[in-house]
Amino acid sequence: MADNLRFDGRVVVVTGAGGGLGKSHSLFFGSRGASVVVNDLGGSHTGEGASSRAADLVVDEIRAAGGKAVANYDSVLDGDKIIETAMKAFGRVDIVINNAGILKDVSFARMTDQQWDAIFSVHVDGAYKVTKAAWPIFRKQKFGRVINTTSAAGIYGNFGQANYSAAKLALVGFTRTLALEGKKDNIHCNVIAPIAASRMTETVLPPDMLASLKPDMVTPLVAYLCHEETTENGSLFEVGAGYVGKLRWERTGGHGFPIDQKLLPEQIAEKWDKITDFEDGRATHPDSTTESMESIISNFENISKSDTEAARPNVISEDGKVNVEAAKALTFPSESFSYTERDVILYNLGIGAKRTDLHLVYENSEAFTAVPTFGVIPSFAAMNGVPFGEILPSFNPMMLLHGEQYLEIIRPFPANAKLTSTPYVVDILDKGKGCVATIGVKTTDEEGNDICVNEFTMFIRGAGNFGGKKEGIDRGAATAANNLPNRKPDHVVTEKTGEDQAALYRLSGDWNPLHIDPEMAAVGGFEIPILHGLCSFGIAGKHIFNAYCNNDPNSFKNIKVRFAKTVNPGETLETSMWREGDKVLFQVRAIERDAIVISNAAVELQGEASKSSKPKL
Ligand SMILES: CCCCCCC[C@@H](O)CC(=O)SCCNC(=O)CCNC(=O)[C@H](O)C(C)(C)COP(=O)(O)OP(=O)(O)OC[C@H]1O[C@@H](n2cnc3c(N)ncnc32)[C@H](O)[C@@H]1OP(=O)(O)O
Repeated sequence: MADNLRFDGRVVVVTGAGGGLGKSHSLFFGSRGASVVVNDLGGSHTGEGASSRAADLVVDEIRAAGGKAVANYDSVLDGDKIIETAMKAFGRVDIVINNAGILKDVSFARMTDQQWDAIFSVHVDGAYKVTKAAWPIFRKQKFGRVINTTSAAGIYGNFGQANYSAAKLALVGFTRTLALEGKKDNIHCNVIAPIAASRMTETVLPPDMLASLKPDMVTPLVAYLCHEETTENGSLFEVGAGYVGKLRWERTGGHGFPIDQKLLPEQIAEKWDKITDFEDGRATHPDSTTESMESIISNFENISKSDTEAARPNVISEDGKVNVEAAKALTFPSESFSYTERDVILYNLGIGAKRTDLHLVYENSEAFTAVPTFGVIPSFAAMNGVPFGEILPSFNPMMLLHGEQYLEIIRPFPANAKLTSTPYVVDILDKGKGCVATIGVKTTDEEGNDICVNEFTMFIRGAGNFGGKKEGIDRGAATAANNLPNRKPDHVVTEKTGEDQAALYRLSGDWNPLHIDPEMAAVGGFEIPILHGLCSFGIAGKHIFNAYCNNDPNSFKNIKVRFAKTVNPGETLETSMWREGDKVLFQVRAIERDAIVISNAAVELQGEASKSSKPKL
């Protein structure tokens, strides 16, 4: 294999480089074109004494092989001096390998404060001091690589090494935080738990094993992680005797207790098997504090059942099966929603109305109206109030995506009104990759007249495979496939969404952090907060309303869409429309990505609008 991972022009600082792993790292980097600062105090493996000899010998060896190296004899606690040596000799520093370490093994019962402190001082404070001195240089040059050296003793614990284990695991946390902070400046930090024969392992391993544990079986991983083309960041590896493997955390699915009741140790005891079960298919591998928070956040909705609720049949059985008929029989509280012209204007602005669209943004305009898709707004809070955790398996709000929307308008929306919305379960499907749940909401006015019906279908990624049915029932327009005719669209409208579109749309009642908070969006697996499905729905609805409805708010009988792909705020949406009888079939494309984001969609027209088939241009 060609040795094309070169380090020409790079300057590497290796601490504790007089022997063992540090020497192996230094020789290797020296042989691949890097200039090396070989740091070693020259002390014994327990930290006593100091001499320049060990570092000098390694420098001589690198130079003899044609490489560039200088020695440094400072303590790692004088990290700035070590970095200064690099700057004086080579004018830069690119890679820091915190390798220096000592042992003071003794059982915890006999450990002295001095033995505890000495270990922390060299391993933790030393790594801190050297890295801290290099950090501003890394940030300025937008490049840096840090390798910290932990140990299996830190990860798993080891008899007689309480001081060393604690210090070594500290380096894992240190590395992971530096990885997060350094990422934007192209500073990558990783941590290795090597096992190699060295002065330190001599005290704990038998001689025949030591023979097979060569430091040069560890160094290639260090070199790979430090190369400019390697993107790995914040990771922990175990390496030795030719084996290289990556470690991660694993957490059980656990158990969520109601948050509004006192938690007793007896309840913990009762659920202990579930809390500690890694094999029930619910275990996860959280990789960040945000991911770690996921389960805690999803438990925020875990409110204890009222007496009436407690009398409800259990929708989800112990083994995670969903009884859909029992879910359909549940009743949920109604929500009232009062609105004025102000709410209508805010909604219209949220779906991209311009200040010149007076019929949408000016309450004194004779033609002032809500775009008919406003019909989703009064029902949203009622839908959102459904205790999803009670009716859906493995419910995780950050994995929820709005999948489809159906809105049927029964009576036109008054300009001001107080409406009441009542949710119910329509269906729960098992699509393998995800769970698809449809919540219906009926909205009535103060006289009890039906105003509209909504069906919100959500797609919860990763919550499928619970043994439920795959296909739902035919619900007419609500489930129509709305396949497009095989001809060019009759009418096409494009509209660039605003960068702040989601921030504006959320003021109409969908406060889901997925659309505003980058950290929450990241939990859902998105690079940036995405646009609300109902915002794209409103934008497309507005295009059809403007084209086919002559500003008659009573012209939509119903509208149905499937959210086929996510939309990022700022993208340009192109709505293509095909008139077929009373229907306007349509699809929406995000032009920049050439992605269909709304599919299987149609508006069924009624009244005057259903008679004239020509779009208003
Ligand atoms: C109660 C409702 C609450 C709503 C509250 C709303 C809160 C809001 O704040 C949340 C939002 O607005 S999220 C933003 C809007 N939504 C989106 O961006 C989703 C975009 N869609 C996707 O990414 C994919 O379609 C995706 C990921 C959803 C599916 O894609 P894939 O995994 O590739 O699925 P695929 O292999 O194509 O199909 C698998 C089966 O699932 C069905 N299906 C696909 N897309 C669906 C969708 N959008 N809605 C419903 N069902 C869908 C397929 O038909 C398929 O089923 P089958 O195997 O039976 O054919």
